[in-house]
Amino acid sequence: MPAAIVTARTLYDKIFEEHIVDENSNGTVTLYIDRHLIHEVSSPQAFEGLRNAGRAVRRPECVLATMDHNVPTTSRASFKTTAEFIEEAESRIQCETFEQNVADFNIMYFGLGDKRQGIVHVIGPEQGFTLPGTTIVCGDSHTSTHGAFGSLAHGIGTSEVEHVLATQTLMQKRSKNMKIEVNGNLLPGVSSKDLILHIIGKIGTAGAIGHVIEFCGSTIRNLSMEARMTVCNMSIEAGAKAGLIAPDEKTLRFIDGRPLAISSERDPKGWAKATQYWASLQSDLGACWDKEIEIQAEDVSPTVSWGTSPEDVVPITGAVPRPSDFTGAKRESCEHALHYMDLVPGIKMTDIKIDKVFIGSCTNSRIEDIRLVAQLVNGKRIPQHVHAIVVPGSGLVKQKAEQEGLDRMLVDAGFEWRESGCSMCVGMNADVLLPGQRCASTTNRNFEGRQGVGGRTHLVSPALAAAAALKGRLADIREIEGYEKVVARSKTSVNPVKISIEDDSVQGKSICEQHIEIKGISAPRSTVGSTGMDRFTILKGTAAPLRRSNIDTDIILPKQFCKTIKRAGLSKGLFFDWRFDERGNKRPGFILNRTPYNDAKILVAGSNFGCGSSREHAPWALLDFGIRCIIASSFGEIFYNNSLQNGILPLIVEQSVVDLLMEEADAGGELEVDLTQSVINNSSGQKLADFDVDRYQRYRLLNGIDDISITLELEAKIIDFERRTSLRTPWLAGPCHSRRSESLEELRLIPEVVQIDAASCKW
Ligand SMILES: CC(C)[C@H](C(=O)O)[C@@H](O)C(=O)O
Ligand code: SF4
Repeated sequence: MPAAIVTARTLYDKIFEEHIVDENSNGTVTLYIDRHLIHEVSSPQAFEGLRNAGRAVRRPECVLATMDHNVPTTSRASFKTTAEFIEEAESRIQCETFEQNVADFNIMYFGLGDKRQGIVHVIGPEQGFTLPGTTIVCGDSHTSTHGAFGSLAHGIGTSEVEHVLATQTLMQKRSKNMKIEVNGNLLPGVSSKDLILHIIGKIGTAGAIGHVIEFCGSTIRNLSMEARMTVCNMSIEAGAKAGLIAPDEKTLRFIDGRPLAISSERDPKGWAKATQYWASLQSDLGACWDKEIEIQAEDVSPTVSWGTSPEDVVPITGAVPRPSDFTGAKRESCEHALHYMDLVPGIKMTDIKIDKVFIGSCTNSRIEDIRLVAQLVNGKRIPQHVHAIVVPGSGLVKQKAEQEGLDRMLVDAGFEWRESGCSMCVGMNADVLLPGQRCASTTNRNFEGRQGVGGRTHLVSPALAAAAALKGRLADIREIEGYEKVVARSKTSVNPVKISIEDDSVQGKSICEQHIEIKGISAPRSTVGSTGMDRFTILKGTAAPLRRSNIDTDIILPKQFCKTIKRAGLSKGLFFDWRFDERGNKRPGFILNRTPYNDAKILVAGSNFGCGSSREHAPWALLDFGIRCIIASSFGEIFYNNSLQNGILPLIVEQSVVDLLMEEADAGGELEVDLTQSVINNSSGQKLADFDVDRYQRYRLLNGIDDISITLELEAKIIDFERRTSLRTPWLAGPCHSRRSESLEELRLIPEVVQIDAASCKW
């Protein structure tokens, strides 16, 4: 008998395959989701959808909720209720709606009065909700952060949030595999943030589209868990579906003892079983990679962004580039970026003066980051004209920093010390840049208007942010005396925010007690579609040419319009900063303000359209404006999926076809996009191009079918999958698993029977 052929697999392949509930003939997979994080911005319309369709949340114990984007970062000492605390009406309504939803649907929630509240991607790992080998999603693009634990974690849109809440699954296609191997030692003063900025500068913001990146090599192994999170966090900025790092000893040490994770002390047998499984989570030797990149750590410098895309980076010792350094669309983007950033080509980066410094965000707001900044500025004073704020990633990070006295060091040096949240990373609360202000920011996105209308962002590491604060201009960390010692000292802690079980007892309740107290609803399951998607067959209309690459969802729909709890009426915010001037008048030069394009139904755009944030508000705004089809050579993946969820057809075609269609669009002609025949015609019916759309998506669009109804037909398969995995990975059964995993195994219970039970869940 011939020996069985065992195919070598990547870590991504393994996790993906372990979670397949069902696969149809064209490769669309119903993927089981182990963990779901939710926040106030991307969930209201999902809960509304559930209510409208009379659906329940399938496994509330696998969902963790917090508020982070809209929350004020001012003192919470007198916090009583969200209603009283949040002054700005739209933010308050979004947050109150969220609290009502998590209460109604019985979801574990860390609110503003709870020190476990924080940025969703900080609290997941902090609580041990993030575990190796799991699938994790969140209506947020930086879900890739959790990949640092060897989990398959990625952002989704609001329709998909609803899908996961209702079915605990997601419709997925397989991604390609990309390996980024980094070897050698990072030079003194060079951090994981510099490394990931360097990588994005090298491969571009579209460099990893369609791929899951696995980061490996000796440099990655030597990074702390926090530094690994920084790397995975920004893999979305390289266009990747997700980024991940195989778990190792460091990963296990970080997880062990966290409140929502299995613990070696509380459940040694379960821990042994879990660690045995986690050890298998490595890419096999000889596994096949679709793309491979090698980086030498020594080649990475302290890095800073100059433009309006995360790929616009140079070493801090470098200069602002000239448009002539680039060709084609990139040259045009460089001109725009220099104009927006008000920078003169050729000037040294370290000659650029700054007004603000922001230390925070899901990229760099963990204890290691804050410790480094505090120690670098300790005993010094920042100049008067610099306004610097530090926003810890969670209440527990804040508490830990205060225990270490870091807050005092920062305040004494002239920094403001705030409460946790997303804050000036996205400016949905009051923390914003004013027009024209320039900021050295430890965040992940330097898009136009990202930190405030007209604000200018330079992405940097915490070390460079501290140096900039001290010098009042962009500065090299190596200019700061004694930096080497400080950098070395800040890395000494392995498990920086060690959370004792007692720390769970916030406001006198354990997680599980708190969970039980919330009243549940048991809405009946139904197969009625919730979104009421319109069919897409043949679309004829004006096509508007948008000759820019990397058009991000922040520019498609700025954050101030993402505070709504509805899907409708968003066209008013579409391309707001490009369509309207400071006084609210239409800018005559912008294409969608000109006849006949103000009536466009089709957009022909540059590559990587819709990159960045997962906000489904962007396609809702396009739809509300009347756009039903976007044609480009590539798309941001989450935007692509979000469009399909809303009956917008995103068409990927060759650049030569885009160029041809741009010419037609320039001439003001109509295009006809015929999905029934998969062709694009000009206004006289002459064929210009063929196109290809995934068979399953084509079927959905032609028939206006809602994914959830289709998935609910797979109920028996989902139950069977849950039964099997509850035996194989019992530690995933829910937040109270460590008390239950043994009995699960012995009693062979299936998950539906394992409801949270107050009696068994007291720590
Ligand atoms: C609001 C949310 C949907 C968004 C995201 O997906 O990234 C935000 O976190 C951001 O960083 O822009
Ligand atoms: S990128 Fe910024 S806004 Fe988005 S989740 Fe992270 S901290 Fe929040």
